[in-house]
Amino acid sequence: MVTEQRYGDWVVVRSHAERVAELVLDRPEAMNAVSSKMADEIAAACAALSADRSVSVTVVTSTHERAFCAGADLKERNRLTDAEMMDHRPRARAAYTGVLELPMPTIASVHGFALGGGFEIALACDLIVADETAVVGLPEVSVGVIPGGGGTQLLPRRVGAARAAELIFTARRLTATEALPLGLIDHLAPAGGDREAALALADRIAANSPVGLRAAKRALRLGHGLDLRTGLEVEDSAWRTIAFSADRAEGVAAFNEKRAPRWPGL
Ligand SMILES: CCCCCCCCCCCCC[C@H](O)CC(=O)SCCNC(=O)CCNC(=O)[C@H](O)C(C)(C)COP(=O)(O)OP(=O)(O)OC[C@H]1O[C@@H](n2cnc3c(N)ncnc32)[C@H](O)[C@@H]1OP(=O)(O)O
Repeated sequence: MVTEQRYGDWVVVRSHAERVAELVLDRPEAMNAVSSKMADEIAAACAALSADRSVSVTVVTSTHERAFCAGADLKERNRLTDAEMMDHRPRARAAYTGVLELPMPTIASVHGFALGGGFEIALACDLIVADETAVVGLPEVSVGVIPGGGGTQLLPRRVGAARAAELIFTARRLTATEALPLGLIDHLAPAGGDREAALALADRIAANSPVGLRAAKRALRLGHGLDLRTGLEVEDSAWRTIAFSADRAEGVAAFNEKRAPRWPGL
């Protein structure tokens, strides 16, 4: 049974298949531009997803036909006082950190424009699946700001320091075809096919142990950028957290009984 939970006006969490959830950006009138209120809604949805042990993979999708997300709400920004702008920052930070720190594997399903804070939401996901209509970039310096949604840190981790610098300094938009070889996106789907491809990838990942997936994500995230010795300690710690899990017992038993595992998720 598909369940659906709306978080305010513009964010929905929808169950897709067993153990796969969709975090849906649904503010079509503004190309999913992230206002303060929408940021609150994204943060609330991420808090609920983080607490839901039945979710093994989260796919971030958009209902807008021509955009994943057009970034920060520049209309709202035009109206905010300085004090209101500073009040907005922790609210937006809660939203972006909420996506980044979702404990299960995350996939961004991108079609159309993913610009500025819109592309930063995708960068906060573990994987990015885009279709041929996708246009991505961090144009912030062209409007007098910087990528403030993690882009200056997440983009270099994807494409390297120099390439990230060039993309941010030039505020260049890239088509999906340009973005794929640079590592800005991970999979390219036919036009209109990003959601189907992202959900198929999610189903494949969700067939594996939910406990193993979350522990593997912790090790990947905490270990990234560390020296090898420290990183191996991070891996060892993550391994120890699940060494006696019911999932591990089920995985070993299923292999020996030559059957598909039925994951307890514990
Ligand atoms: C991971 C952990 C991090 C921890 C720290 C986190 C801190 C908090 C994070 C803060 C948030 C991130 C901030 C971000 O870095 C800064 C930005 O995002 S700046 C904005 C960047 N975006 C842009 O520059 C894109 C702006 N839009 C456009 O260029 C064009 O609209 C378009 C996308 C190219 C589409 O063009 P068109 O097809 O011509 O369509 P329209 O322009 O007519 O748009 C249709 C409709 O949508 C409205 N709209 C589009 N974009 C925005 C927007 N960004 N804000 C508000 N509204 C937007 C547009 O006005 C139209 O509406 P209408 O006028 O018709 O009512």
